[in-house]
Amino acid sequence: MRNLAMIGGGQMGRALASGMIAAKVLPADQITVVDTDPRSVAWWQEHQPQVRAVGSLEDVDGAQVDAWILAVKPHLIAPVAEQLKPIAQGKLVVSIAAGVSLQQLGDYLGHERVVRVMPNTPCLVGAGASGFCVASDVSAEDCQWIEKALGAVGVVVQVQEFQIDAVTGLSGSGPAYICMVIESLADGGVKAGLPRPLAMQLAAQTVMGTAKMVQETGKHPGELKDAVASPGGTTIEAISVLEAGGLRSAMIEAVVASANRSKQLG
Ligand SMILES: NC(=O)C1=CN([C@@H]2O[C@H](COP(=O)(O)OP(=O)(O)OC[C@H]3O[C@@H](n4cnc5c(N)ncnc54)[C@H](OP(=O)(O)O)[C@@H]3O)[C@@H](O)[C@H]2O)C=CC1
Ligand SMILES: O=C(O)[C@@H]1CCC=N1
Repeated sequence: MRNLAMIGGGQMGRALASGMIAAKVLPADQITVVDTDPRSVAWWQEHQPQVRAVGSLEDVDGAQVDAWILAVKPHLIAPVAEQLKPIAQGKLVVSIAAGVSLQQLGDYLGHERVVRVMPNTPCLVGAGASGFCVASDVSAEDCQWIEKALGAVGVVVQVQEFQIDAVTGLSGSGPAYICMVIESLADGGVKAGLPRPLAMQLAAQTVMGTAKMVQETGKHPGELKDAVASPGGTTIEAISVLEAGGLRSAMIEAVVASANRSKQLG
């Protein structure tokens, strides 16, 4: 893969491209970003000056592009893909839009070398979680490139298309839920008397360390939770409050609500 062009250089486009540049998947000067928002183009020029950032697809020589990433909002995929159709024939096209199916992408683009990816924002720091599925004309080499590119910025799994909405509900939207957990843990620390910066530091580290422990020990989270809760101690008091507040069912229903919304967006 030599040249990559990304249409839409907002939150997720920045996380993906900046993560790939940091991980040396592609040098910055082989990436072009097209974004119709001049403030976004200015962001790229300031923060990733070696990436070519332009305001219109007309400023890109499509013949020089080997792969396209569509990183605009889901309702803009149809017009953008139709604009791309004449210049991306036979080229690998990757969409990260929630809800937009491989069938829709193939219909808009007029070919089947298309990949649907659901990444998440921690790709920015090399700790993303992405799921992807592919249409019929995607080659084994294309899949290897996708795994290399997304694998460089986190964990990547290939899934069946019917599972992508669930991936969206869990890991695609998940960073927002975890940020709410971190923010509310910090609020609790402040309520209990800690200064805000210290509370935030402890909250983020607790989430990061616990996730690392789940991954590295391979132990069930229930077992790790039990190891924290001493009989008659502090933790079981807190667990009792969380159970009464419906933490588990709220998380489960949040994931399902996001997955259902992903289905609707298509
Ligand atoms: N944010 C996230 O955590 C995740 C997002 N996604 C998916 O990524 C996609 C992008 O989301 P996100 O990055 O949050 O969105 P953003 O709005 O942050 O970024 C999209 C950018 O594309 C610009 N844009 C709009 N129309 C065009 C066009 N025709 N050509 C080029 N650029 C255009 C937008 O400008 P303007 O603002 O002026 O419209 C904006 O700057 C969505 O489809 C979403 O479902 C997937 C996983 C996670
Ligand atoms: O909220 C959204 O629609 C996008 C998709 C997954 C994360 N953000």
